[in-house]
Amino acid sequence: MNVFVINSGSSSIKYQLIKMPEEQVICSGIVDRIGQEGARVEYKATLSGNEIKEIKLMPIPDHSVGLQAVAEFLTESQIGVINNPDEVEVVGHRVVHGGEKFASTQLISEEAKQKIKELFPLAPLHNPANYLGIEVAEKIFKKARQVAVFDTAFHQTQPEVAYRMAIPNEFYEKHGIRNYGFHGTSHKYVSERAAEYLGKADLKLITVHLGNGCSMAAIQEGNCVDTSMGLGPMNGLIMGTRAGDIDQSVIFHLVNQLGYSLDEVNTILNKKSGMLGLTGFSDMRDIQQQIEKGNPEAKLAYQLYAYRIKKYIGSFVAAMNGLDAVIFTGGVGENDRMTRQLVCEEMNFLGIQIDQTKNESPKQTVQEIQSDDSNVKLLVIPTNEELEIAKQCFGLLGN
Ligand SMILES: Nc1ncnc2c1ncn2[C@@H]1O[C@H](COP(=O)(O)OP(=O)(O)O)[C@@H](O)[C@H]1O
Ligand SMILES: CC(=O)OP(=O)(O)O
Ligand SMILES: [Mg+2]
Repeated sequence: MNVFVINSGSSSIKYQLIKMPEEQVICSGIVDRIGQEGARVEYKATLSGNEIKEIKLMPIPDHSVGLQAVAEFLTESQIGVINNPDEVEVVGHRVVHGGEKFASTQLISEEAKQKIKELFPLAPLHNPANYLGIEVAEKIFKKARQVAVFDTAFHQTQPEVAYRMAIPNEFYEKHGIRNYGFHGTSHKYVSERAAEYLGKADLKLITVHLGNGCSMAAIQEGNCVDTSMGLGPMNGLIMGTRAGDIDQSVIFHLVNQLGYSLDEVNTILNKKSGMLGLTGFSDMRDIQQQIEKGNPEAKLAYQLYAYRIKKYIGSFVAAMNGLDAVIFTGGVGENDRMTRQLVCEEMNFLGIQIDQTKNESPKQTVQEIQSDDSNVKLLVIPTNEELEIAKQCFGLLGN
């Protein structure tokens, strides 16, 4: 079964064509900087044993143009991997917010699309782009079945004590206001790899997903029991451009005392805060460079970023009454030695001790970075949301 996986972001589309159940990646790539200067389509494929990589710079005003350009690469006579878009049997979409309606992977119907649309206000940076990805894919891959895999689904096992908020009951009962949690596909994928690696299922795990968006999950025997994100993907950890946890009074102060509109506050907290707000840069590689240049703001921002993760580790250990392993993943978690070091140092009370040398440059698919006397395993595991989405699609439609 050929599954074309689409991970639509606000300004990018990551994609992979995966043959299931062999898990063979036929091609992959990204459409970057949609609607901006310097837009480009990247395409990688293996043809008769040779790896090829093509980059096409072109104006990409919207997702439709971007996905069309990908379809042209897929079917190109020299470097294409299929003859016709109709050879794609299933398109798997990452959809960030599934609310309480969707606890599992869904075949996309008009009704499902309507529900995804109703959830726009809860994930304004993500769901509109995911929805657009579905609409465009339906036009290009006309014969394919379209499937939605929700970031929120994995977190639906949280107990009420973790997902309810202490606000009047009617807001939950009538309007579904509760903690949902995100990046579930990634938390699920890396926690399953960890369980396989450690050779048992009865585990208390904390997964730390650090990409542009960042979140953590407490996972007991494979089920999520708590997570750092809530109603929308804004709270919890400090992120590239999002503040994470702040005192709610800040919002009222910005509106009532400083005269900002609610829309402006939303933009500030979603797009201008986090590492960007603290340093002027949202990309960790830029911030590392600033630290090397001796920029004190960059140093402080790193400390804040790691301190927040430490606090969540402490609270999740308390929630699970124990801990077997912490797993780092996502662009920062996989690549940024300094973040892992800052998070894990001075955590010996909780049985966490990092080995500086092992932490230098993880090379294995699953790399242990704890010291020999650490009670808790510290693992670096690359995430693969696209593969997990393809697996979910195969699980739903494979037989
Ligand atoms: N070698 C590296 N060192 C530090 N950070 C890195 C490195 N490579 C990537 N990153 C960081 O990873 C983040 C993006 O992670 P990624 O998981 O790709 O994000 P997303 O999927 O949310 O777009 C960026 O902040 C980037 O700086
Ligand atoms: C939910 C979320 O924050 O996703 P991303 O990290 O892709 O922005
Ligand atoms: Mg991501």
